[in-house]
Amino acid sequence: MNITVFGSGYVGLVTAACLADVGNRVLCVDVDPEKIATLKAGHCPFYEPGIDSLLVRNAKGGRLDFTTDAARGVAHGEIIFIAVGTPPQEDGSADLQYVLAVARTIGQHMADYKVVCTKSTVPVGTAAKVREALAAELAARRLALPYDVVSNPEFLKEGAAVEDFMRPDRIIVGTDNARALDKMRQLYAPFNRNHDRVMAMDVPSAELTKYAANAMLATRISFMNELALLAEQVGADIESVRRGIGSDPRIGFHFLYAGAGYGGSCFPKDVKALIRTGGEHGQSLQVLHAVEAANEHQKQELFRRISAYLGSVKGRTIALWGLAFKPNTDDMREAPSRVLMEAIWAAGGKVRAFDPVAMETTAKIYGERADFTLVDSPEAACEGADVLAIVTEWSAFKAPDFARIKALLKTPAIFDGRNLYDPAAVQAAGLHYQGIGRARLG
Ligand SMILES: NC(=O)c1ccc[n+]([C@@H]2O[C@H](COP(=O)([O-])OP(=O)(O)OC[C@H]3O[C@@H](n4cnc5c(N)ncnc54)[C@H](O)[C@@H]3O)[C@@H](O)[C@H]2O)c1
Ligand SMILES: O=c1ccn([C@@H]2O[C@H](COP(=O)(O)OP(=O)(O)O[C@H]3O[C@H](CO)[C@@H](O)[C@H](O)[C@H]3O)[C@@H](O)[C@H]2O)c(=O)[nH]1
Repeated sequence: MNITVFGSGYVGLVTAACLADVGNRVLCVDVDPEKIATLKAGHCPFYEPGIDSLLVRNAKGGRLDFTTDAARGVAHGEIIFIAVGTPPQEDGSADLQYVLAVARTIGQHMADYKVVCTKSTVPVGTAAKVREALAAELAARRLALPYDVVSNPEFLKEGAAVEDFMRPDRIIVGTDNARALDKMRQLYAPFNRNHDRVMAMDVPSAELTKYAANAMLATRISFMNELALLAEQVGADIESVRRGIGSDPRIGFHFLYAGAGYGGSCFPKDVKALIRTGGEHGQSLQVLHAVEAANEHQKQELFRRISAYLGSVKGRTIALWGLAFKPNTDDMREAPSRVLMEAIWAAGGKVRAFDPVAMETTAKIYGERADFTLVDSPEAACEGADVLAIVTEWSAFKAPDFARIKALLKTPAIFDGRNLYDPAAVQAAGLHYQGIGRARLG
């Protein structure tokens, strides 16, 4: 099939590359000429495991191309995906300007039947707005062309995006139109071999399913983070509690890790947007208000602990391992590391940080500053620092040389925002250790 994908970010590019890899001819359209030039030169503008080889293979095979020419994009695809950003506005609602701009572009250029698919995460009612925007453009051209608007939210996780797309748990297709559903089933057939993963439903249910999934996962994390703080007070260990409850199949082990708070481009924004949707319909989502508040509190937790331990961070240097909001990505959107670093700087402290892939993205955000040094190894971050904080659970941090860390730090202490180590082992190596929700020793 001929497919067009508007938006060449994490979702658009992964969607495009995976659809091309099973034989479709996919054209990616983006408004960012630099991004398109990078892609045309065979490079991915961000770090995502497995994407580079897909891009190169499918571009060479003539199944994947990139353009800023929207008219060409509209002409190309029988199915057109909208995979542009939906960032939060001041009031927490999702900003639909990019989605609706693409809808208008499609209306301005289409000349035959199209299935228009919202892949961006959009609030209930957006497919109807896309339909209206498109209809208005067609009316202005005095054309009555057929089209269907389908909701097809994406559930991939950064760092595992290609794998998630290739082997989806489910493929949600929101439509009330049999012809559009049939096209979507054809498109997803190659990802659907062992059992039917396509779940057809009405459009509002599809749109709400996406927010419900993210809000449920964020709720589990905030619940575990609050429980971790309680565990410390009562002398329990959150890791034991996690194993104890996760073994109940009604609860399960996924997304039960206490830590430095959830970040990324999705959970914080989507929880906010769902709260906002609730407000618009007179339905207060009290659980989600609490989930958000608990997360804000949790993101400050490492700073509170470090300040309490040192007395003050003024004039101190904190070594930081991990910058990205999670491992295997260079994405810094809403990363807990940012909250920690900004709090340290505001209090007059300095940061020496290392991350295996996110240092370039971080440098672009913060630029040159006297109180910030990016270094090229975990050990170098500790050189001359007072204490070490860990914010991202990169594999490279999982088995460090504690004796070496002790020798490098002025006040040997580890504040572990991801519970990577056995507290007893770190303390036996002569370092002060604080995880999140770990039993206090001695
Ligand atoms: N990142 C994720 O893990 C993830 C997962 C599932 C769903 N989502 C949702 O998918 C959507 C996209 O997220 P993302 O992380 O890929 O965003 P992103 O910011 O990485 O990429 C968005 C791209 O859209 C482009 N764009 C903006 N306006 C355009 C237009 N008119 N025409 C063509 N391109 C345009 C931008 O230049 C940018 O390259 C969001 O709604 C997000 O919530 C994201
Ligand atoms: O037990 C856990 C699991 C995750 N996190 C944190 O939660 C955040 C989000 O992690 P993750 O969900 O793995 O990453 P995303 O790439 O943001 O993916 C989420 O958001 C996407 C965008 O909507 C969805 O498509 C995915 O299904 C959903 O998992 C990160 O800061 C993690 O550190 C925890 O603190 N504890």
